[in-house]
Amino acid sequence: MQDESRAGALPAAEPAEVAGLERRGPAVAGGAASVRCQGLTRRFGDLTAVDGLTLEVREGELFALLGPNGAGKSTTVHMLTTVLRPTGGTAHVAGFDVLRQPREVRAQIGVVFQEPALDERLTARENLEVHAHLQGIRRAWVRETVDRALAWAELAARAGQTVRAFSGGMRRRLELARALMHGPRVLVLDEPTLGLDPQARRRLWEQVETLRRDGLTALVTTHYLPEAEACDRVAIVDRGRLLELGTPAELKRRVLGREGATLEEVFLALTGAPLRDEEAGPREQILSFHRKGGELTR
Ligand SMILES: Nc1ncnc2c1ncn2[C@@H]1O[C@H](COP(=O)(O)OP(=O)(O)OP(=O)(O)O)[C@@H](O)[C@H]1O
Repeated sequence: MQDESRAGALPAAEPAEVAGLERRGPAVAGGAASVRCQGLTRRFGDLTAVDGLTLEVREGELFALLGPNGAGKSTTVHMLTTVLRPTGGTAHVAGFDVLRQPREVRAQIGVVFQEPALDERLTARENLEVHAHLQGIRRAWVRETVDRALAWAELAARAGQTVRAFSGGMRRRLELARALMHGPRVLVLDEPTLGLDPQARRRLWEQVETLRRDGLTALVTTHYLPEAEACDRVAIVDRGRLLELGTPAELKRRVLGREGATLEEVFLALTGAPLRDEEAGPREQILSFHRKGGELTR
């Protein structure tokens, strides 16, 4: 269910609402669904990348889609964020239908895609300004909105530098702040810590935790087990299918009969295959190769 005052239009973020942050708190008490997929399916020719996915992410929840490379996580994110049309089933974000109400969905959702999406030739401030205009934030509010986003990302001192000079951690923080500028209710992060060193990874994760405490709903795709362990609930997916869904403790109890196990063991028991980093695709391998001085320096 959505707050009526925010429904129906591209966001007109008010200064008090921007950059993440003080506002919010669940719009609906009692864990209403922020994201609802019903039989969600996406085919690419003969390949079914997402195969009848049915799940709900509750308001204010930190929810992980956990699965190996190629499981269909990014495809799911692309459908939820209206980038890709489902070939079957339905999906709703904050009560809006991704197919019939894409504009409303985009107003309610903030996204950090797996692929870096900053313009390296622009400064941090310019990157945010472009996005503010694209998001329909009123001209009179752009300056304050961008200032707050930069401060939130702890990049105010670097606002005038081109992104080319930024480390992987800084880029990710900037992308996260950008995703929040229009005051979305739901944040979707597709492998947000991919290619980051442990310190940058931890920092980003702390920011996600803070946002969650502020009432934001967060859906995170990952194949890093410690990140999934930190989530309220985890959906384990493989080959486009949902295998199990529950809190980490529930999954371990249900699948293995003991809570002392790891999610890796749960995955292994479900699929007979480990959830390995070695299965990383070429991009992950390239990113690993280019890691330097602790952070990604591409
Ligand atoms: N545009 C596309 N055209 C054809 N096949 C695609 C396309 N996008 C994804 N796929 C295929 O769909 C399957 C699911 O891919 P997807 O990227 O959603 O998985 P993932 O779980 O996000 O993995 P990764 O972490 O590697 O991105 C893979 O087999 C992939 O090759």
